[in-house]
Amino acid sequence: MGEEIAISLKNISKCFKCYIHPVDRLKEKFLPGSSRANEFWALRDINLEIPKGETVGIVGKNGSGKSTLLQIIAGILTPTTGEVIVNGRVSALLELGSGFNPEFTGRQNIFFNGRLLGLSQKEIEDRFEAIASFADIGDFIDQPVKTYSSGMFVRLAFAVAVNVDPEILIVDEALAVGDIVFQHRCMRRMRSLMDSGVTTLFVSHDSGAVKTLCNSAVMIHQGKIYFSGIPNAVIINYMKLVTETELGIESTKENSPKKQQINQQKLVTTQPARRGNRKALIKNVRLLNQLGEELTETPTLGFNEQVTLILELHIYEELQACIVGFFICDKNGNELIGSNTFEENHPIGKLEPGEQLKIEFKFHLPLRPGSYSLTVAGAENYTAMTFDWIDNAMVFQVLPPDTGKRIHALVDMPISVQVSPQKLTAIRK
Ligand SMILES: Nc1ncnc2c1ncn2[C@@H]1O[C@H](COP(=O)(O)OP(=O)(O)OP(=O)(O)O)[C@@H](O)[C@H]1O
Repeated sequence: MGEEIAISLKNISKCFKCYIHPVDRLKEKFLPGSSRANEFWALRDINLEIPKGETVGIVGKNGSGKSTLLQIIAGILTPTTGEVIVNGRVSALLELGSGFNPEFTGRQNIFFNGRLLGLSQKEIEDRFEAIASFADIGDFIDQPVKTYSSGMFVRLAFAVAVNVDPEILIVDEALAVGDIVFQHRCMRRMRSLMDSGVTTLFVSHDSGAVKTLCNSAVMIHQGKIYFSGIPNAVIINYMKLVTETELGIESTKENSPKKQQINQQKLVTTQPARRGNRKALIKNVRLLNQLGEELTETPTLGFNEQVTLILELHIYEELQACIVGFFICDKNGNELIGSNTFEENHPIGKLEPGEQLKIEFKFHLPLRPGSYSLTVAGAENYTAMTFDWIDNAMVFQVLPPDTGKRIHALVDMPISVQVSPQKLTAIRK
C-alpha cells in the first residue's frame, strides 16, 4: 500500500447472523453445519481507498450500513470477508460508552482510554489538562462516569478522541451533540485537526456540514457504495435518492449513477441534476445581466452586478399553493444567496393544470470572484415534497471588483469603517 493511503478497504462484506431464539446460537456452535440463523448482509463488496489527510463524509439513509462501515475501519467489528488496511493511529467516537468503564471516574477513564489508544502514562499526563478543559465538566471529572448525563459523557468522549493526537479520526456526527458552545468548540477542533492533516471520516445527516467540511464523500445504500466523489455531487445524488424513495421509486445498485474513484474529481459538477414529483416543472431558466442580456455559454458576471433570474412554471397537476425559489451556491454547494416567492411577500395561491407562470427575481451578486451555480426549486408549501428541484441549472463566473479590492470572505457587504486617534489613559499599578 502506498504511503499516501490512510485507509484501504478491499471487497469488504459484513454478514450479521440473527437468531430467532438465543439457544439457536449455542446449538449451532455444538452442531456445526446446522445453521439456524437468518443471515443479513449489512455491507457487500466495499472497495474504497482514502488518501491521507482527506476529510470524508459518509452519507446514506438509516440502516444503509454507515456505522457498520466505520466500526470495521475502527477495528470494533471484524468484516466477514475482505481486507482492511489502516495506516495510522485511529481515534473513534462511534458508540456512546465504548471504551469507557462506567465504574471509573472521568479522570481514570481518560488514562484508561489513552492507554487503549497507545499513549504512554507520561503522554496522557501531558494531555490531561487539555482533555479536562475541553470536556469542561467541572468536578464531575472525579465522579464515576455512570453518574454522568449523556451530554457529559459525550463531552468527555469527544475531548479524549480529539486530544490524543489521532492520525485518523472517525466520528459519528449523531454523537457529537451537546450545547451550542460545545458544538462550536467541537467544530473548531475538528477543523484544526483536518487542517493539520488528520484523515477524518464522519457520518453525517447534515448535508451542509458535509459540503462545508469534507473534501470528498461516500454514499452508502443497501450496504453498497452507491456513489462517491466531491461532496456536492454526492449530496445531489443522495437527495435524489431520498426523493425517489418518497415517491416509491426504489433505486438499486444496478441503476445507481456511475461510481467515481474517490478524490479523483475535484472539479465543480456542472451537470444539471433534477428531482421532484413533477406536479409542476420549472422550465426555461434564464439569468440576465444588468444590461438585460441573456448569459451565453460561458456566463461571466461582474462583482456585485445586478441580475434578473427568470423562470417559467408549467403546472401539470392541481396545486393548493406554490412556493418557487432559488439558491446561488459556491463550488462546494454551500448556499450563499437565495430566497423564494413566499419570503419575498408574493404568495402564490391555487393553480390548475395547464396554467403557466413567469417568475422574476432581481438581486445582486456581492460574491468573492469564482465559480457559482444556480439551483431553482418549487414546492406546494414548506412541508410538501418539491415538485421540481434543479441543482446546477446554470454555472457562471463572478469577476473581481474593478476597484481592486480583495474579497476575503464568501460575500462582501457594504461596511463603513471609522478610525480615530484615541487618547491613551495611563494604567495605574
Ligand atoms: N449487530 C447487529 N446484528 C444484526 N444486524 C445488525 C447489527 N448491527 C447492524 N445491523 C443491521 O445492519 C444494517 C446497517 O446498520 P448500520 O447501523 O450500519 O446502519 P446506519 O447506516 O449506520 O444507520 P443509521 O443512520 O440509522 O445509524 C441495519 O439494517 C442494521 O439493522
